[in-house]
Amino acid sequence: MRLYSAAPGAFREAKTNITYEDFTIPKGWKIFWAFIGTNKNPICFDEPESFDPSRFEGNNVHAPYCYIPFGAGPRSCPGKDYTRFVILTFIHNLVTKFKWDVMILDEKVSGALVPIPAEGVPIRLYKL
Ligand code: HEM
Repeated sequence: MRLYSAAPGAFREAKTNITYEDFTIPKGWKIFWAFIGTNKNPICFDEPESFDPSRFEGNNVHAPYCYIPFGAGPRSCPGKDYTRFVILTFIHNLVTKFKWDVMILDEKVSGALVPIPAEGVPIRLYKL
């Protein structure tokens, strides 16, 4: 979800004129808030390109709004808790009940706005 966000970002509307560095976003303009801007920013995450689940463990907290795959604020994703539960249950069963091999180790990720594995991530499952 950090390296390859399922959603690329979210839209917002500027409530006031916003000046950032040499740019001004006029009040009323639509803004696309790209999650990758913080997900892969070394200010937010050390070695941002590396897959390291332990960065989310224990007291390792990231700054607010650095990791927001489900958006943030009052219009954030209402399916967030359900999705986390489904993914956790799926991963738990996958790693505790099966041995599995990824069949294409260098599979490409295609897609434009949403990352899509080019071959659908085929895996070989062996029931434990
Ligand atoms: C991996 C799964 C999912 C991801 C990454 C995801 C991501 C997002 C994101 C980024 C937004 C925009 C939030 C914002 O503007 O701040 C959103 C909105 C929304 N999501 Fe999800 N979502 C997921 C699954 C689901 C599921 C399972 C449901 C429903 C059962 C759902 C229902 C919605 C709805 C209704 C909105 C619009 C909320 C609003 O505009 O007030 N999403 N989602």
